[in-house]
Amino acid sequence: MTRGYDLVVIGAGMAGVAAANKCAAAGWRVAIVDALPYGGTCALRGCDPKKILRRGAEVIDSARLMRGKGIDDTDLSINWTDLVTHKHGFTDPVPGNIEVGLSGHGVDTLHGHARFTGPTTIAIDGRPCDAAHFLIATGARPRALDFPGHEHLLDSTGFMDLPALPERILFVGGGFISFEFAHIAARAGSAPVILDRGPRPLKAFDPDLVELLIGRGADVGIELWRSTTVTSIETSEAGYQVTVERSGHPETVEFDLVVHGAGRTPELAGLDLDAAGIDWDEHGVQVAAHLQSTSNPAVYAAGDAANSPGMPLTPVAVFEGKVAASNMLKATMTVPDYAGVPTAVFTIPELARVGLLEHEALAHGVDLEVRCHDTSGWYSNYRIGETTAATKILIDRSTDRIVGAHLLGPEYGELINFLGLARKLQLTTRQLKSMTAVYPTVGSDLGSIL
Ligand SMILES: Cc1cc2nc3c(=O)[nH]c(=O)nc-3n(C[C@H](O)[C@H](O)[C@H](O)COP(=O)(O)OP(=O)(O)OC[C@H]3O[C@@H](n4cnc5c(N)ncnc54)[C@H](O)[C@@H]3O)c2cc1C
Ligand SMILES: NC(=O)c1ccc[n+]([C@@H]2O[C@H](COP(=O)([O-])OP(=O)(O)OC[C@H]3O[C@@H](n4cnc5c(N)ncnc54)[C@H](O)[C@@H]3O)[C@@H](O)[C@H]2O)c1
Repeated sequence: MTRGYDLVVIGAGMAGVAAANKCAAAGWRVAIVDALPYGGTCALRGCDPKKILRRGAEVIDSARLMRGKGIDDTDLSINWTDLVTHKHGFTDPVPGNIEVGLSGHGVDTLHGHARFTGPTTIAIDGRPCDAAHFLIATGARPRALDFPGHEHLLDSTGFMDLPALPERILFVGGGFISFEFAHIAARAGSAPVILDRGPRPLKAFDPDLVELLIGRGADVGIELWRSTTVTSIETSEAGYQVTVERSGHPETVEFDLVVHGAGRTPELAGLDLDAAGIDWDEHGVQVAAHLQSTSNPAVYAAGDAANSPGMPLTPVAVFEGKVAASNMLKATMTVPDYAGVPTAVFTIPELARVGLLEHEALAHGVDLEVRCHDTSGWYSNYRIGETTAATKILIDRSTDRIVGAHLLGPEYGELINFLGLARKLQLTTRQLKSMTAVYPTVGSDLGSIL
């Protein structure tokens, strides 16, 4: 039995590493355990590698937009194998670097699958271990789908490690992952189809901007099938026979590859939470607002594994990990501040959001002023030949504060950060407009957008 830890963190991803380092720095005896190489989803299988692959697609798209404007892109193409190797140049050293960093802070780095054996005990691949506190930071995994042949779906991790990209790719689900990957695949020469069960994909984003993005996707060869469900997938000589129901009609189509983009669910399987009396459901570990388990006071949860109000995003995982750590260290009940957390779908161009959607603001009874712009003809977009860009800013007339901001355009994933800060600090649009930005940058468009 490994005894006497103040804290054992389960999961060495964004949330877990942040919490382990913070508690060790405060003098606690801390161990962290992971069943996979250290680094978690974001660094190894999510945000970071995804955006490296996207860089290849950006180069292709940027060149195409400048066709006839001084750039001849005839011979330009993505070498997928080299791009994946470039990605590995970043991801491969991550686990070692993270372990060295944790050890440097005095954290014991353990390996294996953890499961609870009692309220304050776990077994790591069968080896017992106990602690005064546990942080569950086990992340998420692709949601289980139940149609016949679902096992043929490739997950996001597998997609980013494909040795070559085939032509006909079906992305099941119209969310972040499918849109981002389809935008990469289209620039790599594939013909992607995104299928969503509902009439409107990317439901967390402004519907008007989403429609513009769908149009831009169609221009580069991305097809969208709305109100469509997969009823079965069978292997065929050439690939997969996918039977779908589109607007009530069955149809069988052949694809070379079928990818899971139908949502992710907290990774709690195999943790045996019931053995520790930890309440949970399909949305994650049940926690109070300060991230302590509602049923086992020794246990906290953070990041994708926690049923908290935070979106399953990296910055949220990091600050939840830190807040949970601080609450454990000081026995406080501090609640994470979720205000002003921006998010972006890294399509080309990117779609970004912070704060409320228009219908949410109206439902909250906000005295709403909506400021919209088609920014495609503005200097920043003219310069690079971008055809699709728009903004929608939601302002509370009574306070002059931004209640929601929605952007679609190149570099708008950076621009949204200003609006997130403005929302967090409760700045008025007048205050935000007083900022002097470097000219000409996309940031210098902010005054006109507001
Ligand atoms: C393809 C993709 C792209 C994404 N892109 C973005 C993006 O651009 N921006 C953004 O903000 N977010 C993005 N996300 C979401 C983001 O990656 C997650 O929100 C974030 O990584 C969650 O961090 P976490 O610490 O909660 O969990 P994770 O980073 O997933 O870490 C959990 C760790 O726990 C380990 N584990 C699980 N169960 C056990 C067990 N029983 N025993 C031991 N170890 C265990 C796992 O092996 C894993 O290493 C993306 C996600 C995906 C899938
Ligand atoms: N840029 C980023 O920040 C980023 C990128 C990738 C992933 N992520 C995170 O990962 C999470 C998971 O991403 P995701 O894209 O898998 O899920 P998602 O929740 O973004 O979208 C899933 C979509 O699939 C649809 N769907 C579900 N089941 C279906 C079915 N059987 N048939 C057809 N459509 C179906 C849903 O209606 C929804 O539109 C996201 O919620 C996000 O938090 C973030």
